[in-house]
Amino acid sequence: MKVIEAKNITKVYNADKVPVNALRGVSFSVDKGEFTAIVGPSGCGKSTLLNIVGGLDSPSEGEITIDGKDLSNLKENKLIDFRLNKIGFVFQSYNLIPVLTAKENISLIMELQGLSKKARDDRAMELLKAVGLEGKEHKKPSELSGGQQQRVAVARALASEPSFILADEPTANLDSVSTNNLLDIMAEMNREKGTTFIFSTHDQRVINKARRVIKLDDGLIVSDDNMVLNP
Ligand SMILES: Nc1ncnc2c1ncn2[C@@H]1O[C@H](COP(=O)(O)OP(=O)(O)OP(=O)(O)O)[C@@H](O)[C@H]1O
Repeated sequence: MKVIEAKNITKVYNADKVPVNALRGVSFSVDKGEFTAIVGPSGCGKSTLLNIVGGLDSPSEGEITIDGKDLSNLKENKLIDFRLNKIGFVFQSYNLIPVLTAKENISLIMELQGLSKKARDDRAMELLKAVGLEGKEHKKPSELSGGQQQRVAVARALASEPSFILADEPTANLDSVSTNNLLDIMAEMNREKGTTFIFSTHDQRVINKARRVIKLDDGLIVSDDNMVLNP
């Protein structure tokens, strides 16, 4: 089943001054259960593409369909709902809410979805366990390491049971031990639960773990390869 279909996406910034053609006609689709990296040099359009796929920004031209729904037809409040329920986001700077504990950060999205307190607590604890943070539920982000904060961010992204997770350079601020740890957790969730991950990265260690690598250069897809991985 296709979760994402992008058709001929273009993005022009500053269209009325000095235009920047960040994306120049990008088409691809992603099936359920993929573990896909978007790679390419700085400025090639990775973040722009992820923002458009996530409905955080709109394309200048082209069509983006998520779970069969054309995003351009959604009004702003419907789009917010759609993002909340369908897409999990992980950013390079973690973006956790500083005054909330790890458990509260994970629970918030489920509260917005209207889940009962018991259901939220159970699922938050289950997710904390899945990312190896059992016992840290009452810690605030400032009391956690970068790697632990990013694992909370992954748990938070999964809390709403989204169709897929978008991660924009999730390991950019992590040391190599935390990078490996986070990747192992993501890969395990992908293998065990079939969670679909799409992440952008510069990091060769992260690229090595991907099952599909889409390479962008200057706003265009220049290669799209399925990898043969060692078990
Ligand atoms: N809000 C904006 N206004 C104008 N130009 C922008 C804006 N955002 C991005 N750009 C330009 O669009 C191009 C693509 O940027 P984008 O951030 O998508 O690249 P990237 O591949 O994610 O880069 P990096 O790896 O450095 O994060 C770049 O030339 C960038 O300068």
